[in-house]
Amino acid sequence: MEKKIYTALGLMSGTSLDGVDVAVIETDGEEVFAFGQSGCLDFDEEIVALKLAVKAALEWKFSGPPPNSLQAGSEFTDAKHIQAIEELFQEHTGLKEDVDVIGYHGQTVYHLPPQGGVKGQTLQLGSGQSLAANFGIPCVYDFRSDDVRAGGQGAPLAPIYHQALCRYSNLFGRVAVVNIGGVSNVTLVDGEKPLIATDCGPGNGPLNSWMELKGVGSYDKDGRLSWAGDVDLDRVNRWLERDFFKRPIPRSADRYDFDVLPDMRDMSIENGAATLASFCAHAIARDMKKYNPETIVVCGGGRHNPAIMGMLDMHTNGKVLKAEDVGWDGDALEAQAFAYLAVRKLRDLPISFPGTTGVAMPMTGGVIVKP
Ligand SMILES: Nc1ncnc2c1ncn2[C@@H]1O[C@H](COP(=O)(O)OP(=O)(O)OP(=O)(O)O)[C@@H](O)[C@H]1O
Ligand SMILES: CC(=O)N[C@H]1[C@@H]2OC[C@@H](O2)[C@@H](O)[C@@H]1O[C@H](C)C(=O)O
Repeated sequence: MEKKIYTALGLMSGTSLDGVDVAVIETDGEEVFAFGQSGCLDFDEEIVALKLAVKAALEWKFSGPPPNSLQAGSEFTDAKHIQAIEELFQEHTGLKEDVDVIGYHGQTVYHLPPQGGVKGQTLQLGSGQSLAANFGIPCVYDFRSDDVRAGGQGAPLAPIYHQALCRYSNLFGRVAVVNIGGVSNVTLVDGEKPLIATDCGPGNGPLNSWMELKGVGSYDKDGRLSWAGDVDLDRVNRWLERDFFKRPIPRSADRYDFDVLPDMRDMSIENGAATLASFCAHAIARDMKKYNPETIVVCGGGRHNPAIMGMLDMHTNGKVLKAEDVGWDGDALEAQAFAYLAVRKLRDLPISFPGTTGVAMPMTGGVIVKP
């Protein structure tokens, strides 16, 4: 039987809370055949509903009745994702008619990994029903809950897409695909060998918080401050002693798991930024060390920070490349991943694996909503 090739639209609003990425790919859920249109809707000051939801979720920790602000956060999430899709459809006439399925990650507001035999919990705001009804297109959402219910970490989920991308681009040998978003994660691809993946630790999250705390913007644009400062390696080594880093891989993180700012009160802005960039690079390098990848492809916003990229190069043996160097779109890649995962769900193909989330058996995940 001939396999159907889907035009799939994926959506990602990451832990940095800076906007919605939307991207289209052509795929049968196994191979990637083509990259399609992509776009980004930046969040503006209206984001307050989402910030309140994240704050409330951090205090709630899945204990007792859910806070009311989650409903407002969920409505905001749906509205912004609908707007992001509408803008893409307006820009590209005929695209709406072509899209077969939407993969909607939603907004993670809290992620609690499994611990000591107790299953984890994870919450992504947003309802697939809203998107399916709004566009009259089937939507797959809530990708992480099945894995978590089965005892997995619930993250990372992009690894199977990373492997498909390596096939698409004929990247052979030991390849590490690194994402540096709010949190950082890595997938180790070695042809069709079982995938190994994990969240590594902080991405840009603590650095963004540091910039906000110091009143110098929401992120370190082009790594100017990280580049200008001196790294306090003792501090980095101390932070790397924290419990998160003692957990075996695969492990997953919440964006707020790396709150080292209280330990930085005596630091200058530049030295603090350099030290946080080093914390990020060390966390990634140590998870890859054992696998000694020959090629390291970096996606996510952190690839724009030359201090992080330089330190990653310094602490690894492989060749460090940006996603664009191998023909990928480092901003759209996570949204593409959820387009791919949506098609895998439609085809009942696994999206998480023992080596990527620690789940006992490969399994599919997500909820399908028909319009
Ligand atoms: N030009 C730049 N210079 C330095 N850093 C940048 C630049 N552009 C983006 N970033 C960093 O990248 C972050 C956004 O990265 P990205 O969009 O990959 O994160 P995310 O998808 O929200 O997070 P996650 O992958 O953890 O869910 C910004 O908050 C900023 O810290
Ligand atoms: C719980 C959650 O939303 N995790 C995100 C986050 O952002 C990066 C890292 O932490 C990764 O584990 C995951 O996203 C990517 C897309 C993933 O699942 O592969």
